[in-house]
Amino acid sequence: MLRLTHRWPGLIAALLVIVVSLSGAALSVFPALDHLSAPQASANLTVAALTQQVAANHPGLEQIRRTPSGQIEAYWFKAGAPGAAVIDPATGKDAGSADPSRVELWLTDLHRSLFLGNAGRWITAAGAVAMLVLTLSGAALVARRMGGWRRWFGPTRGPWPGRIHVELARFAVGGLVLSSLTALWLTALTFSMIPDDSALPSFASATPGVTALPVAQIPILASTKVSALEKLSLPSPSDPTDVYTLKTDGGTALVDPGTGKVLSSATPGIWTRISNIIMLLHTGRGASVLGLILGLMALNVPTLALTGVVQWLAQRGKASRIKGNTAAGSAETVVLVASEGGTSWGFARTLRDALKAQRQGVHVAPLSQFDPKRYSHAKRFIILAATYGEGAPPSAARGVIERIRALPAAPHAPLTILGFGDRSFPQFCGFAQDLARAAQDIGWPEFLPLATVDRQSPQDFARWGHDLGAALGLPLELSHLPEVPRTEALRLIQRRDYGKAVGAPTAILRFALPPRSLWQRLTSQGFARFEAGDLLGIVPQGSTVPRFYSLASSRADGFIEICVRQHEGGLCSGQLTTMTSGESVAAFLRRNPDFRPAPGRAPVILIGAGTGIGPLAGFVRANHKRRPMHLFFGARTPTSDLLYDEELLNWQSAGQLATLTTAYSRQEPHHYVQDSLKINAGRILQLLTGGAQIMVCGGREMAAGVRETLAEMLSASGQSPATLKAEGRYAEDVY
Ligand SMILES: Cc1cc2nc3c(=O)[nH]c(=O)nc-3n(C[C@H](O)[C@H](O)[C@H](O)COP(=O)(O)O)c2cc1C
Repeated sequence: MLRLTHRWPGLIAALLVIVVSLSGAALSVFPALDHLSAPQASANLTVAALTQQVAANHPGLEQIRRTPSGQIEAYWFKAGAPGAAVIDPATGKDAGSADPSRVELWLTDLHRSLFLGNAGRWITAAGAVAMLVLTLSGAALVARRMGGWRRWFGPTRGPWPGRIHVELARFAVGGLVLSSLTALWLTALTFSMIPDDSALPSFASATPGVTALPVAQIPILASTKVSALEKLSLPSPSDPTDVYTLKTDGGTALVDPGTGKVLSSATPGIWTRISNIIMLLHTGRGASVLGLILGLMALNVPTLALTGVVQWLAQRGKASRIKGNTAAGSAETVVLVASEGGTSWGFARTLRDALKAQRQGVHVAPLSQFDPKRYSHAKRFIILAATYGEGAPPSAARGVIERIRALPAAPHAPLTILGFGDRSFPQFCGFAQDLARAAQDIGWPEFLPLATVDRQSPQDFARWGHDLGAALGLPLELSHLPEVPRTEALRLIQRRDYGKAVGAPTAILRFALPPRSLWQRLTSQGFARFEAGDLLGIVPQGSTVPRFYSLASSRADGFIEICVRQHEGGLCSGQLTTMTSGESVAAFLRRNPDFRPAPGRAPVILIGAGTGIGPLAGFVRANHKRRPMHLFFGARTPTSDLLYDEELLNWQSAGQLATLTTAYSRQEPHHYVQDSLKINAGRILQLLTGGAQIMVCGGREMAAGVRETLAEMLSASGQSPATLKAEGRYAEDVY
């Protein structure tokens, strides 16, 4: 619902909102220019002194005005013709033209009414409503994406259109709410929908037959400072009953030119005072710095619109996979999907088709859109949930557990959860389990216990299908063949071989970057953007199941690099390690944003063994800011499988790698990387006290050994790998 509230006003009103915000941003410059260019009155200058000086230069003086930017303007009538000028208050002489700039007038007309008069004012008011709805729903979406309002300024992840959209929205949201609310008030003011309590003083006329006093002898003009002046109208020389009309920020007074007495006065009411403040907030006239800040915020609107549309188009691509949905409000079975790589959607489709064949109304939707109110006829919920980065949810489903826990009441329709994961990860189906716990805690009834699918196994899925069928009393056959991901051909351009001498053939393989389409650039899809630590999925010949390798390079390096060890009988590793330059392999990119050095300058302790060096080498290669990176690297012997041997020395002398500690298992003194950690315990503890982050990459056994060693080392300090992980300071990439 929230997403729809954001999307449709955004798409419909995008152009209008862009025109209004850009013209508003351009107009915000004028108060600042006026303020800088207008000669300002000294703090002690009185209205009487100013009037005397100006009248000496312009005998037919009729009016003096002070704009909110502090510019003094004089208007006179001389030899039957009106004249006007900006006045230098220090001399009373002319300092420029008082005519507003043509550009400013044009922009004001565009901004207020699109050159369409009153009809245009209503249209721009509709634009302000759209902007308000967009900003408020957008703010709620940002909070949801970040996992709560408290994490408003947390790091953003995902493809660039989404990240730019969120970064700009976080900066601009306050200003856009202020600008749209104040615009609505000003529209209401224009159409007399705000009570008028500006309170004009009651009519008064000058005492007849008394000669006008010199201005300096009129007490109220001699005591009022120019800084408080809004407008002074002088009595007409041809009308003996005419009076001075003095308007200041405190009200309006009519003054007898003969006696100098205030004949009547009035102060503005609360509505007028509020309107004045709102005018100041909206136009920046009188608060030019605020005006510029609001203008800067409004400048973000076109980029927000563009990145919003790109995201919408990219999402439409995904949504098209769930065509043939029963409407949310009438479906009996609601299938909610949390997926990162997209394969769980294929399973959802198979499930939907099988249920539909049994005449069930099925609605399939992303779990991120979960809102029990939408599903008024639901008899059951089925959640298909993949797990990422050490038991975490896919990025689109962040914050869902918090939303489930915050539900006012558990949904009546019961639930079952099917987790998608990979048993080689320590937190197998961790997110699905967290979901199940949250559901249990809020008392959401379960109609089938949590089940799991390992590595997209069709057998696991079919087994669960039988259980589901039995629970529903339906003969359900779920036969699903996982789709082969869309791949691109990567051409090998370089290989370096290691490890043959110790019976562990390993290669560093470097591939050329494939060409990027414009769409890939816009949406950051495919190899348009990747970092070291992301995953290269390779579909070997003779199989449809991809194997994943951690990337040792980022897009900025200009190539795609991985480290591969040949496993006995390994289909994929066998094909990769026997490739020659010029040959190609079918590959795709899978992001792994949780395995990255945290932003900042804190030290990073990199721990890896064997091919686990790959992403760690990528981090060091990208360490152009030379933050302290300390590498602990385990190999068999220094001459056989010390991957990146040359680069490691070069990076050390370039300052990209602070220290390198190696451990060799096939050479005296037979050390594993855990042993080097123990030997260097003092240094590691010191680095951790300084806020260091630990990143581990390698086989499961090594990772478990490292965790154990670190747990022992940290026990005295009350810390553990688990507490560090909770602080975002311990990350593993394990295979
Ligand atoms: C970077 C990455 C991290 C993963 N982390 C885990 C994990 O911690 N636990 C787990 O059980 N599965 C993990 N998996 C496996 C996925 O959950 C599994 O492949 C799932 O079927 C993917 O579904 P999807 O394509 O719909 O996102 C991970 C996969 C990748 C690529």
